[in-house]
Amino acid sequence: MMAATAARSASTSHDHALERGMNDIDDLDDALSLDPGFADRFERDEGRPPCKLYLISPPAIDAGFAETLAAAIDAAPVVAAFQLRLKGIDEHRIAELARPLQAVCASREVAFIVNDSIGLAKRLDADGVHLGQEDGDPREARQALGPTAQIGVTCHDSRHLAMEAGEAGADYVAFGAFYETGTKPTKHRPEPSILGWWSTLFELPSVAIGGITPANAAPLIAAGADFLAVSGAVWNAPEGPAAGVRAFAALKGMG
Ligand SMILES: Cc1ncc(COP(=O)(O)OP(=O)(O)O)c(N)n1
Ligand SMILES: Cc1nc(C(=O)O)sc1CCOP(=O)(O)O
Ligand SMILES: [Mg+2]
Repeated sequence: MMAATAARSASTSHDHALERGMNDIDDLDDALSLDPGFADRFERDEGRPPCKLYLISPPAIDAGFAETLAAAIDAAPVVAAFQLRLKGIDEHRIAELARPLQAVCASREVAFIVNDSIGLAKRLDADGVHLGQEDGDPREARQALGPTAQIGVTCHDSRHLAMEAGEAGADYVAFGAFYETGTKPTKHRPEPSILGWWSTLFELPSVAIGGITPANAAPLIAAGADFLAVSGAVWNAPEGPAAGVRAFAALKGMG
């Protein structure tokens, strides 16, 4: 009995050491600095579709927001997805607010993505879910939501997290925050070159997020972002959200 316990604990500590070693090797992905010119050494894939907008909801909305969302989407044929991101609100209330927004998106072929909650995405029969590193496993989301669900994963500034998300079956990887943002506190600040590195090596789409405006988006599009995820620069645009969307649509590489 004692011997069995000792053997079990020896093998557990061996497993832990092995796991630690593997993590150290994994962390090398990010510890080795990325050559900012990495992507320049390869031919660009000219067949890649133009960059699209991925709208993130304002932090708080009311029943009138459906009309605002419709006007923003209709402003230019550049919006591919909308994410409902409401924090600190009861899930039943989020579900109530979601229904008309989901209808707006469905009638315009814009993907309706739920933030944070696999359960809510399932309950709403949403087109997908966005998962942060603490929001659940993409495999669990796939199991719950099925093969056609769009599953996105936050990867901050980490090449390692992005490859891990790809292996776990994510449909897109999100890097950010590229710029300072008032929408939420952020602690990671990737360089645009991570988008070039990603798009050179992988076909899985990338999303750039964090403080993106029509004035600072160009390097992200040029580096190879497939989507720009934007909240403040659209909903708080001085001339209104429709004008905000049009300003993004006018940028080179958007379409
Ligand atoms: C497209 C997209 N990218 C990143 C995030 C951030 O997700 P997360 O890290 O879980 O933070 P919260 O949004 O939950 O505050 C996102 N929501 N969407
Ligand atoms: C929701 C979110 N996630 C981020 C990340 O870095 O993971 S930055 C961010 C805020 C996006 O809103 P805005 O366009 O107003 O900056
Ligand atoms: Mg989250």
